Amino acid sequence: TRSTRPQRMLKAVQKNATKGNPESVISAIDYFCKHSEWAMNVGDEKGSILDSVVTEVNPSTVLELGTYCGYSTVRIARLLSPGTKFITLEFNPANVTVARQIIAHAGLQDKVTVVEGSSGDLIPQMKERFGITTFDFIFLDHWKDRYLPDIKLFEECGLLRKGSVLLADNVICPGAPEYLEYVRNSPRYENRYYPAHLEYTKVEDGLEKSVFLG
Ligand SMILES: O=C(NC/C=C/[C@H]1O[C@@H](n2cnc3cncnc32)[C@H](O)[C@@H]1O)c1cc([N+](=O)[O-])cc(O)c1O
Ligand SMILES: [Mg+2]
Repeated sequence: TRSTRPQRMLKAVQKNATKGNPESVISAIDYFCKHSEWAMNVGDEKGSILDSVVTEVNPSTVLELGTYCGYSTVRIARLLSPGTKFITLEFNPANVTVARQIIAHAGLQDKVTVVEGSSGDLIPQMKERFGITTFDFIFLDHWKDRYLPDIKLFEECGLLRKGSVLLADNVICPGAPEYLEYVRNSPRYENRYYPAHLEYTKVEDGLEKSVFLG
């Protein structure tokens, strides 16, 4: 049967990227998406903004929602200090399989734990299963209608502390209007919008950074 796009992306990484070299894995995926098949990775333009926020926060605990193929997982993991706890959640088992191989090709398998399951089920288990009390940095890039319920879940589970940073992809395209309205109207968040474009296109998109004020 025909391969899937994530499987073709993995093949491109295994063929074109140097093992143990995260930059070459990132470049191989961006090249694949620009010249072979578009895919919903955060991409190079928004990826650079992601890099700058991760570097600025220098987090000790990180959560990513929506691993997909592991592109942003590699971007984040390559910047983390030793000993940082990084968890990424993905509920499609086929994507988990591809992401783990792409992360391993980058040599970053010891920096991140890919957990199979849905954010709605797993977020309440973060403390008991992974010994996490609060997250310093959270990257939201999963189904856009899950952004709002999941940020509320973070609050309810006490997983945010004063200064926790949430960075949300695609707040313009495909869009997360309810999420944007919530964080921008809540006195508990300080927000900043980073204008950019939808990965590998000229379509307007951007990232919203929200700092929890406690
Ligand atoms: O739809 C988009 N992203 C959804 C991402 C979805 C990925 O996260 C997982 N997931 C979903 N809810 C989950 C809950 N828990 C765990 N994994 C979950 C899905 O199994 C998939 O691997 C998207 C679409 C475009 N686009 O132009 O159309 C551009 C983008 O940058 C995008 O991020
Ligand atoms: Mg996205």
